[in-house]
Amino acid sequence: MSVALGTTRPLPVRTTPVGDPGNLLASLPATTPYAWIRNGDGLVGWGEAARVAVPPGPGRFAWARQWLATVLGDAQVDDAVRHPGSGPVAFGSFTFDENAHGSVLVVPRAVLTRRGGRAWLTTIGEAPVKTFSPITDPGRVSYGDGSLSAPEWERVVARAARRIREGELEKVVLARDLVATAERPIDVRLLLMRLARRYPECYTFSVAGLVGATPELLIRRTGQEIESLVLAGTTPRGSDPADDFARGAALFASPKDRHEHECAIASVRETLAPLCSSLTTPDEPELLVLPNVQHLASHVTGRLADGASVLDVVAAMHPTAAVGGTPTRTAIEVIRELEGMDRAGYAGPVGWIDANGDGEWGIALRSGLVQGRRARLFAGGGIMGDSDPAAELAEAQAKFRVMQYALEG
Ligand SMILES: C=C(O[C@H]1C=CC=C(C(=O)O)[C@@H]1O)C(=O)O
Repeated sequence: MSVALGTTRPLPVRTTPVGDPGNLLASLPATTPYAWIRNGDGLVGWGEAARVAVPPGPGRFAWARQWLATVLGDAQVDDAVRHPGSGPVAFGSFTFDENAHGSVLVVPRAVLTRRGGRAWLTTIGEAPVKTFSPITDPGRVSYGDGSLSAPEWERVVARAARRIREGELEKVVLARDLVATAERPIDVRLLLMRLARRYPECYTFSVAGLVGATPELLIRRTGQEIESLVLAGTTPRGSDPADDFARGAALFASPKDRHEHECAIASVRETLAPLCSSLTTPDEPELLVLPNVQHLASHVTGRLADGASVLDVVAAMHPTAAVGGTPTRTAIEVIRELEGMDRAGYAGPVGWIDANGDGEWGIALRSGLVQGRRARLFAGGGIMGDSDPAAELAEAQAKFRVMQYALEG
C-alpha cells in the first residue's frame, strides 16, 4: 500500500461545487489520468493520495473493501455537495482472473465530477499542481499478434465449440490480444477524447494504464437502487442501412445468440437475486447499436435488501457469463487452458466507489493496457457449440476497432 499523504494521518478531503467545467477530459494532466465518462458526464481524477495493489486470491474484493473502509472511512471530510460521487472517491481495476496480479485501487488527489446537472471538485490535501502539457499524437501505429495468431485462435475456438457439443460446458467466452506499437509515447488523454466522442453511449475509462470504452455496465449503485446492462450476442454493423437492419434482425432471431444472451442474463439474475428485495429482468433483449457492432442487451434493475456496497455487488457478480461462461468454474478453467494469455484487467471490473458505497463499475471490454509506446489490445466473444470460428474472429476484429480508432483516429 502507498498512501502519499502518510499512512497514519486521515486524508483531509474537501468537496466544493464548481461551475460547468465543459469537457471533463480537457482538465486532465498527462500523468496518472483517471476517467469514467458517459455522454459527457462522469468523473476525472489526477494525482494519487492513496494507492494499493490488491493481492490476488478469492478474498481480493473483501480485502479491497477493508482497505477502502480504512482509507475512506477515516478521512476528514468537508463535503458541501453530499451527492453520490462527492467526498473521497477511489477508482479501481480488478484483473479478470482472481489469481492474477494487477488489481489496483487509487484515491486521486483531485476528482472533478459532473452528474445530474451539477459539478463539483474534490481535493485531498493541497490541490495538486497540474502541469499542463499539450496532447501529443503517437504517430503511426503498427500491430502484431499477441499470444495467438488469428488462425491459431480460430483453432482454439473450434476446440472450445467441440467441448461444448460434447457436454463439458454450455458456453465459454474466449479472447485474444494484439500488440500495438506506436512511433511515439501514447498520450492516454488523446485516446480518451477520441473514445468519448465516438462512443458517447459507452463508458470511457482510464485506470492505471487500462483504457477503453465499454458498453457493458456491470453494476451501478445509487443508495439502495442498482442497475446493470447485460450484453451478449453480437453482429458487426452492416455496409449500408438495409444490410445493417438485416444483420440486426438476424441477430435478434438467432438461436445461438439468444442462448448466449440467456446464459449471461441467468448468471446476473442468480447472483443478484439473493442480494435484492426486488429485481427486474426483461423477458426479451433489445438491440444496442454501436458504431462498430450491434449487441443483444438487457437492462436489469433492482433494490438492494441491505447495505451492500457497490464493491460487494461486484464481488458477487464477477465473472458474469458475458465474459466467463456457463457454468462459471468450468468456463474459467477452459479459458485458462485454451487462451494462453493473461487477460490482465481486460474483462475485469473497472470503475469507481465513494465512501458511502455508491459507485459505477463496468466490465473492461473494448480496452487496452497502455504503457509508453505500446498497448496490448483485447477482444473476444461468447463461444457456443455451433460457433463458427471465422465468424467469431470477424466479431473480435470488429471489437478491436474501438481501440484501433482510439490509437489512430
Ligand atoms: C468479450 C467481449 O464481449 C462480450 C460482451 C458483449 C458481447 C459479447 C458477445 O457477443 O460475444 C461478449 O460476451 C469483448 O468485447 O471482448
